[in-house]
Amino acid sequence: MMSVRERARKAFHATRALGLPDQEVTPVLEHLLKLFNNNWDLIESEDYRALIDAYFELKENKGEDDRKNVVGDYGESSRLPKRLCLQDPEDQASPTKGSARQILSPEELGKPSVNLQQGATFLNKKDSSSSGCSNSCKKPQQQPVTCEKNRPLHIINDITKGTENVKISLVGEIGNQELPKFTYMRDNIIYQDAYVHISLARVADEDCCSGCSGDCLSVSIPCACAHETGGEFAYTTDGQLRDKFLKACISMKQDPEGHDSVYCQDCPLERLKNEYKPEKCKGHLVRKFIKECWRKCGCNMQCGNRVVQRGITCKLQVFWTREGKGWGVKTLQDLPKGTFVCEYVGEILTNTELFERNLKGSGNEKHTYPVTLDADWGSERVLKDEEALCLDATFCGNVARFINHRCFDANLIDIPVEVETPDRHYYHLALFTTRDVRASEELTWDYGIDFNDDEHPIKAFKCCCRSAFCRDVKR
Ligand SMILES: C[S@@+](CC[C@H](N)C(=O)[O-])C[C@H]1O[C@@H](n2cnc3c(N)ncnc32)[C@H](O)[C@@H]1O
Repeated sequence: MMSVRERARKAFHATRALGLPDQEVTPVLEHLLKLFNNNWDLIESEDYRALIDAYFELKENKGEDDRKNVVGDYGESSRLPKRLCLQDPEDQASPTKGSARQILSPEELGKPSVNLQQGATFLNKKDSSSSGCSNSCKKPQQQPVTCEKNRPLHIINDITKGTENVKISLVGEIGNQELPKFTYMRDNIIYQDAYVHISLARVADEDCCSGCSGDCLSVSIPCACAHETGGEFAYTTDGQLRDKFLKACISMKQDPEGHDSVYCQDCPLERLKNEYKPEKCKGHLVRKFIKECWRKCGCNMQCGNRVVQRGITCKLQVFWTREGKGWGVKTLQDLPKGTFVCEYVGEILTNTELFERNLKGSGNEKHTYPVTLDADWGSERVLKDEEALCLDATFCGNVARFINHRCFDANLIDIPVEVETPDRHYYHLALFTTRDVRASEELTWDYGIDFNDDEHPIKAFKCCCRSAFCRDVKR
């Protein structure tokens, strides 16, 4: 049996690894211990998840409370969650753990209360009985949890349902917030008509490094896979993007007019706007691509040129933003510049399918997550409809579907990554940090929206990014 001192030492060890100062963690730990009747198991479970979540939630609330001058330090009057409403999708499978309406206080249960919910398909409508709901909506609905004094929290332990290398929690106050409804997917998936031809036969010998072994970054001469990035790998041996490569990508994103664009003979986007009389292509930026080693390569899975395909490794959390942007994503650890955070995952749709989806969508149903995969449009031939693709994470996607937009100076950048297909009408879209990002900062990327393009098939939102360079000038 470990002593209390030893347990506390281990807890601080875990929080220090996230850069959290002991003096700020101490009152949170004390309060949680009181709340959990000194049940250390609840604090230690899942790598101190309850402690870390409570810390960040309190920090955020404290900032807000300081502004309102209502609540002081982490004292009795703070909003430390008296009832943590853990929503673990896995728990749903066990009938012995209670029904969707069962809300027990930690005092009653001897552990954080469980507000059960269906799988990783979440609710996003206040009235989920309305049309357009998936099957899961027919299941008993989650009831708002009322707590006498303190604002209760939604805490979903792992929105990924175990599909990622790391758990990703969701934290938000129960109130007017709508829980998102979608199916978590680790990888892109074809919706229906998209043409994505993956076959080893299409990977030419000169497009892979079958002669390599081990880690391609450990040898002095870059292998064939580095050709795409000018004979140098895009990654350093530490797994971050090389400064030069990142700088070039940022410069293109921030100053598209100073960089090359290609123009389609027959632009799929213009075709969508007006099928019979499409306007001339407005141009697509020639983007820098990363090419990762893959199956036909001789290196191993730990090769330094396989970063995106290994998946998420950062500690992330979905949280409710305070600026009117809805849910957002923050990092729970410091991230050095050039770190891979996650891929933007969604259904692979043709542009026509996306257009039709938008037409079919009811007034309430916003399709707010499409990203056009146009990084190579116009560079070769006229794209067939089934080759003009986009990713839509409205119904199926990963954590990136929660990352909000920030004009110009976002802390993430999207970079096209070629993994299993040599042709570039399909590629992965990976998000990397543009600078050092501190633990608890919100992660944002510039969606590249032209807020003045009233003809764009996807209507832009009113931007609340608060960047000094916000492009939504109407605001
Ligand atoms: C990819 S989603 C991001 C997650 C979203 N906030 C949510 O709650 O699901 C994009 C949507 O988030 C909202 N959003 C993202 N960035 C925003 C910003 N800077 N200002 C206002 N709304 C924003 C818009 O509604 C947009 O359509």
